[in-house]
Amino acid sequence: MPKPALHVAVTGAAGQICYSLLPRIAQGDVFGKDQPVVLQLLDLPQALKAVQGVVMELEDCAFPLLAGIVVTDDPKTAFRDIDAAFLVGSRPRSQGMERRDLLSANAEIFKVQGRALNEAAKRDAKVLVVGNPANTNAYIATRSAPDLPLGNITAMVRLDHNRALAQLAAKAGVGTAAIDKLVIWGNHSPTMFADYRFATANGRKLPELIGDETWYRETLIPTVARRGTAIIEARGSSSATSAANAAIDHMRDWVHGSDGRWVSMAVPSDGSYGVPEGLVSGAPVICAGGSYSRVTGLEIDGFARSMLDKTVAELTEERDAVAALLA
Ligand SMILES: NC(=O)c1ccc[n+]([C@@H]2O[C@H](COP(=O)([O-])OP(=O)(O)OC[C@H]3O[C@@H](n4cnc5c(N)ncnc54)[C@H](O)[C@@H]3O)[C@@H](O)[C@H]2O)c1
Ligand SMILES: O=C(O)C[C@H](O)C(=O)O
Repeated sequence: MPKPALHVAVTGAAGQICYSLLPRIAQGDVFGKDQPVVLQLLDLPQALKAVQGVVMELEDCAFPLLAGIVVTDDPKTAFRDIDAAFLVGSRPRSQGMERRDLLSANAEIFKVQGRALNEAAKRDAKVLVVGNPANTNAYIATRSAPDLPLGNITAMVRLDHNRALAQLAAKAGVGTAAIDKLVIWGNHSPTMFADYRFATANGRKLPELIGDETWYRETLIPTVARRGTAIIEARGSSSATSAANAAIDHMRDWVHGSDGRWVSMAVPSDGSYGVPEGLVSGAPVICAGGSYSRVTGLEIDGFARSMLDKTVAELTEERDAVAALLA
């Protein structure tokens, strides 16, 4: 007897991230290899023809777990009774644009979609915001969806986490799976803080294994921080496959658990680590039983404090910049 299908909304369905994301959801990479899904796809009216093309391709994959597809330009229809949502749809950054340029372009979208989630989604729906500026878009959605549990609206810093993991693993000469306890704090932006102070590799302390604090501070942190820009410069458009992969990692761990390992999720702050309550900020969490809990009590030394303060200041500025929209 097959399980009842989960209903999963995905916005920006005609876009490049979704072109990588949708087939992986449909083949069970997020919700499980025995879990049917109905995809509820949202995009703008002018993009619906392209979405139909994506739908034809999904049909042609004959995925056994794909139990149905809804295509719409109406957020409430897309979010009706959903169990999970990937909010990808928004304008991406092009060459020469900084993330802050996206704030005004995309803030309104997340107000409208937050309200629609509030009205139509299941009360325990898990929401992941990918569209940039992801943290502040998620903050807007939390403020616009007061009837959903605050902690169920999250944003993606998993791409930064995976980028740091890959660079650190290469430097330490270990596989990425060997590394645990890496943290991405703050905003998904060049101010994010990739913190390897607690990280281990095969049980050894990673900073000791690498033994090069200068490389960590002057190469690793800026490389991860500027990776999105480097990809835009090289590809001519922003990261897509790696962004979709990170979205899958984020939601899969949230749903199925992280086996005691630390993962980085941007979640509404509870005020800990000096991050003002409510800001959606990257933090270390452990996922289990369909929810996540923050890793608490970590020491924040002088360097970490200065890095955290910088990224939190940016999040605070972004929050203040959208205050009028939410009034
Ligand atoms: N958080 C991250 O780590 C991360 C990584 C990569 C990209 N991104 C962001 O993800 C977003 C999508 O990137 P992409 O490369 O897929 O862009 P894209 O331009 O290829 O696709 C965006 C899609 O969103 C649709 N869209 C726009 N406004 C919409 C709305 N109001 N409702 C529904 N759909 C809407 C567009 O029509 C388009 O189909 C961008 O904001 C990008 O910056 C985030
Ligand atoms: O940097 C961008 O604008 C795209 C994305 O957020 C990324 O990190 O690749």
